Amino acid sequence: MGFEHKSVLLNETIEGLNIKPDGIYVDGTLGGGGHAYEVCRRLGEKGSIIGIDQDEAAIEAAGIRLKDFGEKVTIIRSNYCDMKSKLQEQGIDKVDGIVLDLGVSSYQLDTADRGFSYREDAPLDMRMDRRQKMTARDIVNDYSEMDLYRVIRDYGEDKFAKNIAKHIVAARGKSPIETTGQLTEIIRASIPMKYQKKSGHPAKRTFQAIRIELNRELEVLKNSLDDMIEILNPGGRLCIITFHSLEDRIVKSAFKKNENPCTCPPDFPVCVCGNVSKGRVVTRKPILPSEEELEYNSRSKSAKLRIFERS
Ligand SMILES: C[S@@+](CC[C@H](N)C(=O)[O-])C[C@H]1O[C@@H](n2cnc3c(N)ncnc32)[C@H](O)[C@@H]1O
Repeated sequence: MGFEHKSVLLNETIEGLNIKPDGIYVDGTLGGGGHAYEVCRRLGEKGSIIGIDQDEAAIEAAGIRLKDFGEKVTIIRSNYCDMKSKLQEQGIDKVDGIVLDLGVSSYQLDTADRGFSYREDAPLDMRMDRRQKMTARDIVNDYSEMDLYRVIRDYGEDKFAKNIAKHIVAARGKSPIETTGQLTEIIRASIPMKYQKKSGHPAKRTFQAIRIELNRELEVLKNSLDDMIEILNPGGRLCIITFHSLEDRIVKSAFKKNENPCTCPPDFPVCVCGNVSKGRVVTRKPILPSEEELEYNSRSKSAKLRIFERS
């Protein structure tokens, strides 16, 4: 199976990066290399890009996609939370732009044995980085009912979270839940029939929630944003595409804090806290996919692009 993935908000992101032909760029979620390819096309002789992904299948696919750009491209298998140290290992302290296109690729979703999809029956896996020991199976079989409820409620925003957690715990009491198919059936049985038709596939929210928990997606994002802003050169831009309201909230608030980090009470005549602005938020409101993109790529439906520029 080829690496099929339609890049989301591609033109908007490339435009937002304001690419300098001789600049150094980072794609922290390389995937199939769709965004990176368009960056490469705009680079001059001295320009370069470092592509990072924690998934070996993405690394391989991007390597093939970007091979014609030769030494302009360096690909590193890593979590983007280690971007700063990985760049330092390459002798790079500052860069001119960073892209993050969060979540999973269509390739990961569509490859049955990765265990991300409720449409296929496969072992419960969902690891983006298969070097990691813990899988979705561990969450489903070992988390307490309370923790399952919290994960499904917070990350899946599923109003039947309590019932789903209860059904999971009851089912695994009989025998361990091993496959995506088993989990899908348990979720189906937890949601009243009349709601199942209303809001997409009944298992969609729970699968998303378990994936976010397993891959620590929100924690990693939250802990990485300040570092990424720190390593930008003046004028350098950080472009982030999110797919979940909690992700978007994290990005929005980190951008705001970096634009105006002052912690002085509002009635202080002058700033005494000493916190200096790191730059400006370019996108007061997030950039959303066009009607055309929504029609062509349903995965873009929940996408939001926010951009920060370093001063
Ligand atoms: C939506 S896809 C990116 C697609 C890419 N922009 C393209 O156009 O082909 C997201 C990719 O980010 C990777 N990823 C997600 N979180 C990551 C993290 N914390 N560190 C490194 N890679 C991550 C996933 O493995 C996946 O390959």
